[in-house]
Amino acid sequence: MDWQSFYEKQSELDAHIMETQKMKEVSVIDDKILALLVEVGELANETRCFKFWSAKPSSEKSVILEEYVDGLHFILSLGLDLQFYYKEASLSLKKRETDAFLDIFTSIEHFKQEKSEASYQHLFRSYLELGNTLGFSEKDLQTAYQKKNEVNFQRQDEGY
Ligand SMILES: O=c1ccn([C@H]2C[C@H](O)[C@@H](COP(=O)(O)OP(=O)(O)OP(=O)(O)O)O2)c(=O)[nH]1
Repeated sequence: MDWQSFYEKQSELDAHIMETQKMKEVSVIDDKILALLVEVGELANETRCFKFWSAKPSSEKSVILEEYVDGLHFILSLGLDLQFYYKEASLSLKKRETDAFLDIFTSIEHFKQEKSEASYQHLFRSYLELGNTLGFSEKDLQTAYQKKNEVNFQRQDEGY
């Protein structure tokens, strides 16, 4: 996967957001970590994977994918802020969705405590493993990321 092109698109979006919101000199790293935690929670809710008490089905794949790429935006953005860039590595085998969600929450917490290259690589891998578990292909990620990136630009231009 051409992660470089994701980082390039993310960098343009982040610069646009910081300029539009007049946040140029402000650190928003902790805000992005909280945003990522919230996005992962929203994503888990759409899958309903942990709702053993309910027979209602999960949301459609497109809805779950859109939530997933929101989180991907924040992980790319955190990498840019701290100058960490994902290096492709082998991923663990498919897990239960609940286990994959618990793993990513642990990875985010670890990254918050220790903002190191190693914890960033681990965070990124955990997120990709979650994506695999949810059944997303690389093509799914590319298409959905591109689409949401454009929406995010438009929202800024519309005074979101
Ligand atoms: O510096 C930033 C800040 C935000 N985003 C992106 C990530 C995500 O794709 C979107 C924010 O998530 P969302 O679209 O869910 O925003 P929201 O304000 O929570 O929307 P809604 O009220 O529709 O849920 O903005 C970035 O890429 N960089």
